[in-house]
Amino acid sequence: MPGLDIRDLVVGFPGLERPALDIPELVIPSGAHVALTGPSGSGKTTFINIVTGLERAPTGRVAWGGTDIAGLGEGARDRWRAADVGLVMQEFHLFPGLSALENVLLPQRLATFRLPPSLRAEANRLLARVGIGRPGQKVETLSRGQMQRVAVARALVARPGIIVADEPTASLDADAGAAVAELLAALAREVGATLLVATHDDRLIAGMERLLRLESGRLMPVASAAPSMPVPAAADPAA
Ligand SMILES: Nc1ncnc2c1ncn2[C@@H]1O[C@H](COP(=O)(O)OP(=O)(O)OP(=O)(O)O)[C@@H](O)[C@H]1O
Repeated sequence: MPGLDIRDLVVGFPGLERPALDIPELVIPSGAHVALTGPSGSGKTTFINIVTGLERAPTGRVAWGGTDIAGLGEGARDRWRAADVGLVMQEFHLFPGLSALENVLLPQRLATFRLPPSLRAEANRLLARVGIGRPGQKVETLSRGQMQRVAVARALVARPGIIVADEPTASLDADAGAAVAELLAALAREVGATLLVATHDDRLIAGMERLLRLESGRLMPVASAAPSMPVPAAADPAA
């Protein structure tokens, strides 16, 4: 499970006076569970897009376990992400008409010529683990909390070393959100993945080992959720 090492990352957009992201240094150790928070417009989505390779970093280094994705072209970043990253988004992006099991397997079916039988077994195991009792149920008939749990199973089925979730509980009620928050942390721990979650959800933040706070594109030093863990290196906001 790779850790993240960012150096000299500056991301700007046309028309913006200041960079949307300006991170001189950030180190997230392998296997850490990290929450990313900050006010609207502070750069959270930009950060998620850069560290998952959805967008290319225009400057600096964004290295996961020695692979600097800032140096990869779009196709290589797509292949890296498919192999190494499990993504859970606020909207579940499930395909109606397909069952929970078919949804979990769909990305693998599209990516591999022939689906290994072990993946189907892993999909069924994960669906049971996230509390989906009827894997053959069509996803449009599931509750929103169940839909997000299917999306969590889909993100984890290929055993990625990195799990990135963008506001995964934002569209759920408190109970469903709490269930998804607990599952994400527990499953990441089970597979030893590095977990990065952008969220405003206090319960989700409380379950993480570290908290990163963005303000106007810069990382603010904040107290760690677990005092025994060191706060990651972050830019001095006064610099
Ligand atoms: N493609 C773009 N072109 C121009 N400006 C952009 C673009 N994408 C983001 N921005 C700007 O960059 C800044 C950071 O945006 P970003 O979406 O990363 O913030 P956020 O913290 O995710 O906000 P929210 O919590 O509201 O989703 C904002 O000022 C936004 O308007």
